Amino acid sequence: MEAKASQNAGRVMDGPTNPMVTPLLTDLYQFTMAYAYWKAGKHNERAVFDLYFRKNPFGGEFTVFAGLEECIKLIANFKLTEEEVSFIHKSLPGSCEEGFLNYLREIDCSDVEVYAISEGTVVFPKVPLLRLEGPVAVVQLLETPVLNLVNFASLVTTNAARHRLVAGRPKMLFEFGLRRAQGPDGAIGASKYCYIGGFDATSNVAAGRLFGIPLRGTHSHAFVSSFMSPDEILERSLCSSDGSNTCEDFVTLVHSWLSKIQWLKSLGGIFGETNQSELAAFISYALAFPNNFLALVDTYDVIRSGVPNFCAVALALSDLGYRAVGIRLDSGDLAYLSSEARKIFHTIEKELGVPGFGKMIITASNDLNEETLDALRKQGHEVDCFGIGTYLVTCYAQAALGCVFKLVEINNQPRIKLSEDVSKVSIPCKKRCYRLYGKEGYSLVDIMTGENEPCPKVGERILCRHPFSESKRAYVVPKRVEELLKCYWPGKSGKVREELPALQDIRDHCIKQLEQMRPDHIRRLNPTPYKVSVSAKLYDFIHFLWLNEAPVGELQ
Ligand SMILES: Nc1ncnc2c1ncn2[C@@H]1O[C@H](COP(=O)(O)OP(=O)(O)OP(=O)(O)O)[C@@H](O)[C@H]1O
Ligand SMILES: O=P(O)(O)OC[C@H]1O[C@H](OP(=O)(O)OP(=O)(O)O)[C@H](O)[C@@H]1O
Ligand SMILES: O=C(O)c1cccnc1
Ligand SMILES: [Mg+2]
Repeated sequence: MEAKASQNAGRVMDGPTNPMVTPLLTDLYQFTMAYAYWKAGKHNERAVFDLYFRKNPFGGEFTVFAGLEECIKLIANFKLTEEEVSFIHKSLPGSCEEGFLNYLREIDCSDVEVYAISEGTVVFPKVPLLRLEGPVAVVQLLETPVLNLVNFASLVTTNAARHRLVAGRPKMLFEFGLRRAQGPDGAIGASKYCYIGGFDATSNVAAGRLFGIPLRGTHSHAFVSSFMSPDEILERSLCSSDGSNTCEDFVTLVHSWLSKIQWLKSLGGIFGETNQSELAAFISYALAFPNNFLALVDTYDVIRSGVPNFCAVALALSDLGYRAVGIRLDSGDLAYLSSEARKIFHTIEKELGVPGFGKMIITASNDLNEETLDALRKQGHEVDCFGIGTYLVTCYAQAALGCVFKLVEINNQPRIKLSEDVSKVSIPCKKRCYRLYGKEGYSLVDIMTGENEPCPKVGERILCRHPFSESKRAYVVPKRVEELLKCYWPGKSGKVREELPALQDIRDHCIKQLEQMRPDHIRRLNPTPYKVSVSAKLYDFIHFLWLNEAPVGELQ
């Protein structure tokens, strides 16, 4: 993909991954408002907006923030082309003055400041993930694309993290969703963000190239069913792994192993004739990839055909010094079939004296999701790797995260948005946000304060108040204080810009964050809500402003 590049502090920053992310990837009303701001002479008023969500997704009590790097790349490259300006001209009502077009030609984000929580951090409702400050018209143009870049990214990262938590750390998780994702951008985004959320690899080759995500894959049913019989295999020789000898007829060697295992007493005659077209497919695959032999064993019958055929080919490979990788199960009861397959592998290891045969990797796929992973774990299973597609990448369990972008200050005047629904009342002011940690090392509470309030200090008691509920408050003596919002785009302010970390570092950060969460916040069933609070001063100010802005009703 062609990426636009911008110059900042002597460094070139690539444009967003998707070249469709341009200043036009916004709602029309952002341009109409920009015009009205301009016409009113307000366009350069300095505004502060917070981007946050109100409710954690998937019935959980945590979210993982992602999408920041793409936002910064958009902001770094934010410049309308002449062609884009003339399109806006055509799209706005005819009364739009020429001077506005000149204004549009000039704008960029050199006067915008972006503070953000680092990508891959576990985050909670109401706390700003991003704070954008700058000329009101410009920041409004950014509202829609920035929301677009954060909403799905954070949702799918959270989904991946939830799959990771339920699968357990030692399991390998592969993202197999490309064919089912919401178009190309949904797919590329899902591959990137599932990796951040703790997946180990993707099947998506383009994502592998773009982001360096490890690529993994097995083979398909079509490959297995495309073979009719072992007679189709013309080139039957296979050189041993050390090159010292060549087996001239690998097919016959496989057959001899198949007869041996067929009569193994300890397998109790669990299979008779296996499917020979399936065997032909496995042999061909082994001849193509003797070092990476992995077989999809459920095309005909897992226990009566697929697994024995796999074992025969794996044993023949072992004769020649190769070690087979394992099997993939793509249907049926994955707990039962994986356990049965494991028993067969152990039996072969023991009876035929093939070291390591019992440890063949069992991969499972087929409409997996959090629930099925949870059910499998409770039942007990022998799966080592899960390949997950549709439910993961489409975020089947929840369609959107619902991040919003709200004005909190203009020209140094705090602003509030009221609502009948208290959870929708915005928290005014340009704020600082901290995470306070307790003596056990877990984070206890997030607290928002006004910009100029003193920062909470280790060992000093601070009152943390629920932003809207008067009775909910707690004193906290933090053992550690972490400031959450850091400067990722300093504009003209001259502040130091946080570097954008490498994808791998974002992923490591995310995994570490989840490991450090108190278990009751991240459990699947009835998780405990994490506390998000404001300082006493901010609490008083919110309620002062609230009373100030809310008209007093009159009862007739
Ligand atoms: N032990 C298990 N416990 C709970 N759910 C399971 C278990 N094993 C498999 N599943 C899930 O049950 C569902 C099985 O789906 P379905 O019955 O449509 O497929 P199948 O008949 O196994 O395979 P296919 O139709 O693809 O040949 C899948 O979502 C799968 O992930
Ligand atoms: O099941 P998902 O989580 O979406 O994961 C990926 C699936 O995609 C492939 O088959 P596909 O679904 O194309 O065909 P099939 O299931 O009908 O065999 C693969 O065999 C998996 O089953
Ligand atoms: O490699 C696989 O096994 C795979 C890849 C994508 C979708 N289903 C399976
Ligand atoms: Mg399927």
